[in-house]
Amino acid sequence: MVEKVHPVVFSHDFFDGHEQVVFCHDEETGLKAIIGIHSTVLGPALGGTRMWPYESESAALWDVLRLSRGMTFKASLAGLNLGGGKAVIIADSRKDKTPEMMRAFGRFVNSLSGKYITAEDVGIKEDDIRYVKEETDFVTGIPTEMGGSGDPSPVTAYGVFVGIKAAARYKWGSEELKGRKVLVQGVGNVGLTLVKYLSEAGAEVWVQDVYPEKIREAEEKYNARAYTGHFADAEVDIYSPCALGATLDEQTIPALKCSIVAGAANNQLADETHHSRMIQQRGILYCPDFLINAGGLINVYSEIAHYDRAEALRRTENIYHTLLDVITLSEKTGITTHQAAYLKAKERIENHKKIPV
Ligand SMILES: NC(=O)c1ccc[n+]([C@@H]2O[C@H](COP(=O)([O-])OP(=O)(O)OC[C@H]3O[C@@H](n4cnc5c(N)ncnc54)[C@H](O)[C@@H]3O)[C@@H](O)[C@H]2O)c1
Repeated sequence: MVEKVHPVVFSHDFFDGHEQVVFCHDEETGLKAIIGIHSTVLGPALGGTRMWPYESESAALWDVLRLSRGMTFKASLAGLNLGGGKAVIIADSRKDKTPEMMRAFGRFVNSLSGKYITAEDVGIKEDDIRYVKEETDFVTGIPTEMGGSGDPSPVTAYGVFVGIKAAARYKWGSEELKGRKVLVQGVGNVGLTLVKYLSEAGAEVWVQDVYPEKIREAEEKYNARAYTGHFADAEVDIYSPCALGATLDEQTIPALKCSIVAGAANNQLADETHHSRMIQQRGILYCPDFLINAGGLINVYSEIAHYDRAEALRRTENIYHTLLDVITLSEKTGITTHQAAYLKAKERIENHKKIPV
């Protein structure tokens, strides 16, 4: 008999005070989704929906709890009046996704009456969001022709690029990237635009992806080169994780050859406390993911706060100074950059709680 391992929720390692976790099932469309609402202290919990063929329900729960918690701190650090939430759909976006499934998901989002607002993430594109929008108004990242702010990925990529420049300034005394070697892991929505910015800045860009056509696109459009080895062995100045999270762990950190880690992927550290310390001890500058990948969130927030893309890009440029502030705090106190970013984000949330209602 196969022994089943039941996922725990309230006592999960990453539960961390989640306000609500919603399990969604729609028999007709095969939808299986989990919505995590970590905090609504600063505002409605906004965060994208990821579609991924998780190997187990526990893996999906683990991912959504880590992601939604990260959104709380991302919104806070970016100075937005938003809480943190995220959703995952257990499915393969290349095979299983249907308009009906996206509509069913939209109905679940609608049932939360605005406590959770969704958007795109891995495996979910603008076109899918159209179907969600048919069922709920609590969705952002909607196509521009429907009055939305469009795909947030280019703004996310811009924020990561700005963060890389700030990191270079701290590490090498100049934000100049000409001739710097960068490995971009994952050349999807965000990664490909980041490759564009980096090659325009004169960097030598190497790329990795599980899909050969993505690599070819980066090679053809932006003169990038394919990297076929293990990312940790790459002899580069900057490693930019732009695929999935948890690539930085016990095995990979000791092998890293780079001076800076700065990428868009959420939850890059397998164990935030332990692995941010390991990276620091290796003398590698880790740019906290939830700080430098906030551009997309700043862009979708424009649909709520009513500003245009130019303003979203301008606000995204603040990432440069926020990162330098975080690095300074880390240097002064000896805590890791990850802890410093987390402290600053938490401080804003705690201060907000003290405001009398
Ligand atoms: N889209 C946004 O605006 C945004 C905002 C903040 C954070 N993020 C995060 O950035 C990351 C990328 O997002 P995206 O929207 O570009 O997703 P995407 O699905 O468009 O791109 C991800 C790419 O990574 C590739 N990939 C997957 N596993 C890989 C592996 N092991 N090695 C190399 N490549 C691999 C995929 O083939 C794909 O091309 C995700 O972690 C996402 O959560 C995205």
